[in-house]
Amino acid sequence: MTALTRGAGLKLVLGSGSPRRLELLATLGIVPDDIRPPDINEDPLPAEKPREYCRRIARSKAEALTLAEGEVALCADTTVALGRRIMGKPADADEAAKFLMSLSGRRHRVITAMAAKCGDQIWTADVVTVVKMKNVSNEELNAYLATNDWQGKAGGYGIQGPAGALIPWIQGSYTGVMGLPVAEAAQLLKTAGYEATR
Ligand SMILES: Cc1cn([C@H]2C[C@H](O)[C@@H](COP(=O)(O)OP(=O)(O)OP(=O)(O)O)O2)c(=O)[nH]c1=O
Repeated sequence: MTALTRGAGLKLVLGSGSPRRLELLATLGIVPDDIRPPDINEDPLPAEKPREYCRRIARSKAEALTLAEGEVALCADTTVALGRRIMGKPADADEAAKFLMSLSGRRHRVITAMAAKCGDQIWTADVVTVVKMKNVSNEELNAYLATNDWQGKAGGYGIQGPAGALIPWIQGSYTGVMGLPVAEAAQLLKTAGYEATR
């Protein structure tokens, strides 16, 4: 059994409304003391590259949070990148279909950037995973869209749900694709002074 102690008695604020990030932290035995979803403009800058975009958004989410003394926050952003093209969360089923048709039969990158904040200090890390999607037939596409699982997910799919059937291969971090690379998140929290120890 794992017993958790908090480094220096810090309280953890999850600066994210993503249910996946909460679940993935729970796999480490970490339960945030508070959840404060950020509200920032996630529009890419002109000609911004996907990894730079993702890092900027994760940092902006952390910057937007107000923390009390003794609180440490963890924020993240997950972006799907097809070459230089940035795919965020689709606005509707049509956009999800467009994303999935572009990803079909090709490799793309899923970037998850994280930012931990304590006081006025911010620490960052990011993980890039290469994901291959099989050739998706019209029938498979329509069946997936009908599940509504694409909603609120970068690139219009969730590897951890029915879209897992479309993804035969990844290189990198499965939890990173889901929204929070747990090994790197644990390390980042430790760097920021929040430690889960056995
Ligand atoms: C590619 C992929 C993304 N996702 C999800 C993870 C993220 O929740 C979401 C990307 O959106 P984000 O903007 O990273 O996060 P969010 O809007 O859900 O939450 P917040 O801004 O409050 O932190 O896509 C999956 O769940 N599975 C996947 O396979």
